Amino acid sequence: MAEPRVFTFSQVAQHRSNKDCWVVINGRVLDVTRFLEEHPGGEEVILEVAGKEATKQFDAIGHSKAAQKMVLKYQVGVLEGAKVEEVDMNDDVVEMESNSKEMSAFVIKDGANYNKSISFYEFFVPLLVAALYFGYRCLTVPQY
Ligand code: HEM
Repeated sequence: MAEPRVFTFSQVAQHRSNKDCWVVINGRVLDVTRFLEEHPGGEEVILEVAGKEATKQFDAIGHSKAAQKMVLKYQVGVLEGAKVEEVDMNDDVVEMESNSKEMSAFVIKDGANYNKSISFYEFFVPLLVAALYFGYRCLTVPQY
């Protein structure tokens, strides 16, 4: 396998616009220019770390495994002095597919919880209104 290209921090720092955007994640230098528009978290967050080290910010979000594998797609080289593991891209493609299934299952599950909390309120709110109304009536109806 060919040696990856090695970049210094100052070389990376020259690519920090939305027309030419590089970031460093885990020692990998990534050209994410064409990914900016597609990024589910929006382009602004990536532009804030454009031309810089972005590992901390990337990890802080708790990106999915699929997102971590996606990083490899945009790699143009490695940062000078960084230790970077070699990864087999063929494995990654398979895992990325299975992860997207995981993600859609999560969305459906989340939707079911949302519906459950809606029906909880639909049941108790009218009950509470009725109880308040009867309470009010009992207190305000004149007692003969
Ligand atoms: C090449 C680098 C990056 C890739 C491939 C990537 C990929 C993704 C993907 C696939 C998602 C959807 C959720 C998930 O699968 O985890 C996502 C969400 C997000 N990303 Fe990134 N991302 C990158 C860099 C960054 C950086 C550097 C930041 C912050 C500075 C960031 C902030 C976010 C945020 C805020 C979200 C939304 C999370 C949410 O809605 O819960 N991403 N990213």
